[in-house]
Amino acid sequence: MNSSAIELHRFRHRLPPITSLTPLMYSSAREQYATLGIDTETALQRLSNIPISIHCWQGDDVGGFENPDGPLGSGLAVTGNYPGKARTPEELRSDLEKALSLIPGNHRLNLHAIYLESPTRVERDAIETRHFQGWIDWCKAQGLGLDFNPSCFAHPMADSGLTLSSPDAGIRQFWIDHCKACRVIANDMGAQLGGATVTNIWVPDGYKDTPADRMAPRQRLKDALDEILAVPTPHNLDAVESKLFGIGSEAYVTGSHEFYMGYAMQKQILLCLDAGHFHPTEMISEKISSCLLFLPQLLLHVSRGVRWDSDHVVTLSDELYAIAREIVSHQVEDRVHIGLDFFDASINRVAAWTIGVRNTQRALLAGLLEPTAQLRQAEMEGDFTTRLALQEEMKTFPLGAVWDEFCRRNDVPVGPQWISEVRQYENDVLSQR
Ligand SMILES: C[C@H](O)[C@H](O)[C@@H](O)C(=O)CO
Ligand SMILES: [Mn+2]
Repeated sequence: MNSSAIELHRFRHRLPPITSLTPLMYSSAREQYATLGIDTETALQRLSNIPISIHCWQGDDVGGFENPDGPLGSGLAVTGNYPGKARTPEELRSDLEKALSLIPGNHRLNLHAIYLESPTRVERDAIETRHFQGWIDWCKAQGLGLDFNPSCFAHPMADSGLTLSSPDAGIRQFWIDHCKACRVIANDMGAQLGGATVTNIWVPDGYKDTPADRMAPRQRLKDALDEILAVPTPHNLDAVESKLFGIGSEAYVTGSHEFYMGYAMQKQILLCLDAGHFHPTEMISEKISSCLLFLPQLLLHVSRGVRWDSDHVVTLSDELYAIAREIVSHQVEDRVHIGLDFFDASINRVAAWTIGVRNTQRALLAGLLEPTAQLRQAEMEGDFTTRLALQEEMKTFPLGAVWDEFCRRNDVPVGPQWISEVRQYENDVLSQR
């Protein structure tokens, strides 16, 4: 049904609009959760304090503003050619503002270094805070936090497939200097916006075919990271992201999970777990609790691999629910930074952000509405029947009514109403590009 057909249907059946039903549905849901001792008000309060770091690169297919039409490379691939891609910082910010108007809560922006603003070309090892001042000011105006990433790809110095672990000292130093510059910028971002900026280092380094020496590149990567991280940055938190394989690095990735897990533990920095960077049946939800016993904090790249690290838009999957419940049931939302990492150019890009963030929040809410105490008690008593029965019963509790109320209270569209707003924006803005 299109929107006029829905209105006609409502008129004929004398139904009030969805938003006026929302408080009613919520109060019934609140009672139902209360029968299990779950306070929906507490859950909504906690949800409003969990920011999602929204990745800028969904808005322009990881193009950036340094060389937007250049090849991406380094195993990154975006498929689709949906019209209306952002071509300038102004367009990207306008698209983000639209998405933010459809997403409840207070969030963060996750920016890559290739999104710098400069009238002339600036080499990656020479970037400065002033090249990102437009983004910092915009984040301040929007009430957003800001996270940052060195961009060690889409550049001739990355064409060999090796950056920080390259045997070529010149290439290595170029990327070391880029990462050092990024930490200085991130520290300024954190200082200007308050709180800390998370800076995530991901490098594509690896080999298509069987290496003759698996140790030497890892030793070079370790030495390079040591040099990058040598200077303290009080307003910046460092993270390192592993990967199992990439296109062109099928046989060997220098920055493997074991490498970065060991490195992050030794340095007590953040480990970034990307949901698409493991074997297809290996889940990052399973890793969070172990990692947190040995690491101060974690960064997540919430993504969705379909058969491989395909970076599909995040859906409300079992794994998304599981990731979210690991965070909120252990009450570690202050130690786990939630970032998104997907890029789909086959659908409206503003909708892609909106779907991914709203789903991540919905999964968090499901975790917040879990009867954790009862489940744990059943487990401690060896009553696995109650544990399973309760877990399954919760699946049909009225999560949607609580979510709708969260949207209503945050003045963003309730239910699928946001889709027509995206369509309107597509007609008015995106289709004019
Ligand atoms: C652009 C991102 O930083 C990149 O996707 C990285 O995080 C990654 O996941 C590479 O596969
Ligand atoms: Mn990632």
